[in-house]
Amino acid sequence: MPSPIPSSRLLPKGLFPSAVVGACSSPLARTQHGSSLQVPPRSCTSVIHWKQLRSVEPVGSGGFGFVYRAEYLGSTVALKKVKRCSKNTLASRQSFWAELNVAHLHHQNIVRVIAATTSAPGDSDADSSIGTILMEFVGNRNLQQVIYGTAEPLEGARCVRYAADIARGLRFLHSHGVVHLDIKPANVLLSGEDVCKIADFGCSVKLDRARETCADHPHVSLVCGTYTHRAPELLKGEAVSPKADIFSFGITLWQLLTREPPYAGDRQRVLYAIVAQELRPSLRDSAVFGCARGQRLRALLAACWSADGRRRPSASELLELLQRLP
Ligand SMILES: Nc1ncnc2c1ncn2[C@@H]1O[C@H](COP(=O)(O)OP(=O)(O)OP(=O)(O)O)[C@@H](O)[C@H]1O
Repeated sequence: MPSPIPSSRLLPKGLFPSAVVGACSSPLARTQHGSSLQVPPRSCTSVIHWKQLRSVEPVGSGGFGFVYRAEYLGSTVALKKVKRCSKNTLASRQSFWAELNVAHLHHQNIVRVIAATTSAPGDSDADSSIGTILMEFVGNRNLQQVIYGTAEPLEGARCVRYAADIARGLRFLHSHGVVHLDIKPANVLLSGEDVCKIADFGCSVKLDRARETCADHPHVSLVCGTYTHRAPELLKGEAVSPKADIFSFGITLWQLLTREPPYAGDRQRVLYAIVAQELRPSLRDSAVFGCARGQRLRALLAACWSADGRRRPSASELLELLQRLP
């Protein structure tokens, strides 16, 4: 059966609306041929000028690839190499192409994609990498590290500000028909200005705008996402809708507020209980939920992780609720 994913040789140069590298007015670097280059301010391009990458340093790795920090045409960028997963090549391909669901989108709470390509020079083992994505480098920390890896105070107002950043990012994504499907603290990056940006679109899907749901994405239920944050309808293999991200947002906000792991115990037991017994993180034990704001946050979380997606707020409603908190 032919793969639904285009092969690397089929990636057209003009994949993105305007390949503007080389066409900018203020020169920041020069190519061998003497043309001026700079990081394109808006449009994503399918060209990476490899020789312009400097000071490449590893940042970390995830399920499908490695991330590096580098200097590129006068800007600090993050370089993500999506590796070919030997056990599941299709999943790693899908992850690469899914990252491009946001290639044309720009928002302050979404990590900006600068360029993406399926070819890389010196990749002698062509089978080792599916492609490379060049993104803005957001900062050195993600929310997972802040919540669990530091002792710095995370007072209520700061949690709500972070939550509002994520909700703004989701409102924007959903308005463009993109569902992230892997919202969790590790996928929310913190900028130097302490602003949250949603990253890692390797599980994302683009919805059929007419239907607003996406019933036919087999990979969604198999490989992608994180079971602790995954909406029960997805665990059951039902259709994807933007409300799946609202569920994951609820778990993420609970983690921000309590700094506890959402569930303990065996994965299979937890999965079963999420679906069959509506198991959710506890809203009782933490002092966070005692005050007036805490009571409102409790109601908001309970709505976000409602078993019935239709009862969850939209990202827009979520933002309003967060902004109205005492
Ligand atoms: N644009 C970026 N700017 C700064 N750091 C980044 C950027 N993108 C990713 N990182 C960091 O690189 C590391 C690896 O990220 P990646 O998205 O590959 O994996 P992950 O989210 O940790 O795991 P998984 O993909 O399995 O969910 C993380 O520490 C992440 O915070």
